[in-house]
Amino acid sequence: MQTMIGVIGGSGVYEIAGLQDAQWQDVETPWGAPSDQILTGTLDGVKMAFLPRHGRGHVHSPTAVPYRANIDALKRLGVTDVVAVSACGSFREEYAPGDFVIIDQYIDRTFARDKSFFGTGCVAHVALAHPICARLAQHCLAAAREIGVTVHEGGTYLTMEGPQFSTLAESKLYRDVWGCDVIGMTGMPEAKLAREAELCYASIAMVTDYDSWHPDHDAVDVAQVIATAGRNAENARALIARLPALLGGARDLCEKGCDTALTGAIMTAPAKRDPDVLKKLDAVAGRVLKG
Ligand SMILES: CSC[C@H]1O[C@H](OP(=O)(O)O)[C@H](O)[C@@H]1O
Ligand SMILES: Nc1ncnc2[nH]cnc12
Repeated sequence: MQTMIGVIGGSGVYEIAGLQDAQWQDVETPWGAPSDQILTGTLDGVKMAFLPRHGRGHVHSPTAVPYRANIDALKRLGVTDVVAVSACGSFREEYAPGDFVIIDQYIDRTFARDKSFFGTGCVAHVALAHPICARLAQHCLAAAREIGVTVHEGGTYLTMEGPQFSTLAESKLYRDVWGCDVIGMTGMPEAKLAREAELCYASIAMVTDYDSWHPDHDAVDVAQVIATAGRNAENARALIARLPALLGGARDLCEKGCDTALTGAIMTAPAKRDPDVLKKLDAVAGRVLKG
C-alpha cells in the first residue's frame, strides 16, 4: 500500500512549499465542495495533499468548514494518513504560546455541525475510544523533535462551537473540572469523520494563547491568536516537511486498526440500505460496501 499524506492546515497555515509537481486541483464530493482546492504533489518521493481548512484567505468559520467534504476529498485522492494542524488555546501553564501539543484525546462540545457520513439508509457505529492514530502521532512527535520546537506528548483538546472565544466560567470548567489541556474550534468532527473514512488521523495543536483563565494574561483576542499563529506556521511547515521521510513511501495496514475501522460497524441490513446513500459513501466506505 502506498503512503499518501494529507495535511489539513489550520489558522495561519494556508499553503505549504516544496512539493514536486505541485498543482492546486478541484475535487468534487457527494458532500459538496471542500474548503478550497487541494494542493497535490510529491515530497521526498511520497505523495502529499494539502488542504487549508478555512480556505485560502480564511473564508470558512469553524462552524461552516465543510468537514465531510474535506475528509471525503482527501480519501478520494488516495490519502492514507491525515495530519491536522490547528491553532489552540492552552489550559496549562507549561503549554506556552509557540509550543506544539500532539493531541491524543478530545471532548466534543460542538453542536451545529454534520458529524457523520452515516445515517438513515446506512447506519454505522465506529469505535472512537482512541480517536488519534498513535502510530501517526509518534511520527508527528518525532518530526517536532527533529525541528527543535518545544513539543508536548499527549493532550485533551476541547472542541467548542465558537466563533466567540470562551467565557471565564467556561474556561475554568474545561480546565479545572474537566482537566482539558487545550481548546480549539475544529478538532471535532474532523477526527470522527477521519475514523469513519478509515483514515489514520493525528493532530498537531499549536498553542497561540492561554484562553481566558490565566490570571497573568489578558483574555484571548483574535489579533493575539493571528500574530502567534503566523509565527507558529513556519514551524508547522518545517515539521510537515519531515513527515515523508519518517513515514516512508510504502506502508502496511495500520497496526492500530484505523484502515479497518468500518469492519463490522455497519448495522443496517444489506436489503434495507438506501442505494442513494450508498452511492454517497463510495469513497469513504467503498472497502466494506463493495463486499
Ligand atoms: C483564528 S482564532 C480561532 C480559530 O483558530 C483555530 O482554527 P484552526 O483549528 O483551524 O487552526 C480555532 O480552532 C478557531 O477556528
Ligand atoms: N483560546 C482559544 N479558544 C478557541 N479556539 C482557539 N484557537 C486559538 N486559540 C483559541
